[in-house]
Amino acid sequence: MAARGARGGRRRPQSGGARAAHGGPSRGAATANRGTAARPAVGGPSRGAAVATTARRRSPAHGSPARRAGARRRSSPRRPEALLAAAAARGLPLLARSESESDCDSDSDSESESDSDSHSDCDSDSHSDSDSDCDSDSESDSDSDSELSPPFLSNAASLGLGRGTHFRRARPRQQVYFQPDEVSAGIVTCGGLCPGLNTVVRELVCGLHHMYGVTNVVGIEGGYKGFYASNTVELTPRSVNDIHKRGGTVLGTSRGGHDTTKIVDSIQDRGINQVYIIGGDGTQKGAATIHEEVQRRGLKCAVVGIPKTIDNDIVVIDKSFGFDTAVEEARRAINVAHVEAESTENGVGVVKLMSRNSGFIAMYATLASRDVDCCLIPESPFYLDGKRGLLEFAEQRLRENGHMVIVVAEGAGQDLIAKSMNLADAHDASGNKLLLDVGLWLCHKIKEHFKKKASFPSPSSTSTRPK
Ligand SMILES: Nc1ncnc2c1ncn2[C@@H]1O[C@H](COP(=O)(O)OP(=O)(O)O)[C@@H](O)[C@H]1O
Ligand SMILES: O=P(O)(O)OC[C@H]1O[C@](O)(COP(=O)(O)O)[C@@H](O)[C@@H]1O
Repeated sequence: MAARGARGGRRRPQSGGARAAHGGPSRGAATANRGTAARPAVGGPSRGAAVATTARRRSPAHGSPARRAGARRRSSPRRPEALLAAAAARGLPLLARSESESDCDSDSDSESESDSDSHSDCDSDSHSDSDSDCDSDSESDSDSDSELSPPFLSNAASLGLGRGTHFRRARPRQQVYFQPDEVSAGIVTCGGLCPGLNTVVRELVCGLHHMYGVTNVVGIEGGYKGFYASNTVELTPRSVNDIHKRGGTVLGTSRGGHDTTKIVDSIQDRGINQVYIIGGDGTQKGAATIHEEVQRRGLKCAVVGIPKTIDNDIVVIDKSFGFDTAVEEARRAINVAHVEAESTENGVGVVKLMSRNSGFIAMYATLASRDVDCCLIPESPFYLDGKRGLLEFAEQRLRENGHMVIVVAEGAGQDLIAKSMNLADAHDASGNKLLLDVGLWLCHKIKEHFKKKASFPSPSSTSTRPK
């Protein structure tokens, strides 16, 4: 996991741009984004344990990094609030208003243009000392004892790094804990799909093999449940050579069914001493319990959590793999909806995009596309009726332009829908709340509204979901 100090540092060039060479608009479309591809664990058991607790997601509950840092923070387009403001500054009308509208306006108006390329979560003070942060980062590669403090999460004060929690950037190290010929590595993918999963598996296998001489690597099939099966699949550079061109995960995945004791029994029985667990927040909670159990049993086994989220909502990494692909595919869907909306009198294109709690995909795709009139994200409540409501705005845009495109993140407006349809919560096998279909609901509401308006011909609604 590519971790970075909370104060930021000079950003390394990202090798991943928006690449969507493979696959159609599916979640499993393969990606070549290696900007945050995982590196094999080379430290001791504790160094290898980058568990879920270190990979906090940017959710409204945690607050954005900027919110935590308070008013001194610079505006950054990585935050949906800042993206909203940046969009507004570029003349994109926005209905969704955040609770902290005034904060957003005040800190972003003047900076949105200049910040737009920085893609930085740095504190305001980190701009001045970013170089030194970066240098100290590379000096710390010396594998000194202080760096071995378990796990990657280290107490900033004890390292003399100032306030806050700091993370070590993952990378190959000169000194390794495991003798390559003693390593038995296992790789598993769990939870929801995300572009790039196969690329990460491939890089792990090839990195272990070519960089460290580790030849004993197996894949656990079908997520955590695969640990209970008797079979594993052998992974070699040859067998994974082309998997990055395929969507989904060649190892398979699943939700639910995590049993820590059985999983660690299986790890122990198979003699696995490095386990690479690729998955989202649910998966990483599971990885944390596995790590605790491994420690409790005194096993010399590195438990490596590799964060996967298509939503790019993890604070401590540069960018989550698959995000670029998701944005690029989303932009294509928006393009299709725009073409269709434009072809019809008063055409309204509604594009529902992924994102349960954070609107990064929706906002980045919106800003990239330039065809979107309104972007609705989970972080920013909206309403339909009345003054400055979505429907009034739709009327205005249709009068002005004769067509419009609305992008909505699938987690947006959930309370509104639940209220209007009187629905109870439902959950998936892992306990995640199932989302109500905001796309269909919006289409229905828009059609219903315009049917009542004599001055408007009924706009045709188009719903496109790139999933
Ligand atoms: N709190 C938890 N403790 C242990 N295992 C968990 C926990 N939450 C989820 N898991 C397991 O992690 C796996 C993936 O979780 P899920 O929430 O479906 O996807 P994601 O990892 O993409 O968020 C499932 O097998 C699930 O049982
Ligand atoms: O349809 P599913 O599989 O429940 O996924 C729904 C949600 O999970 C996400 O895909 C996020 O999952 P990850 O962060 O694990 O990639 C959201 O974008 C989406 O809203």
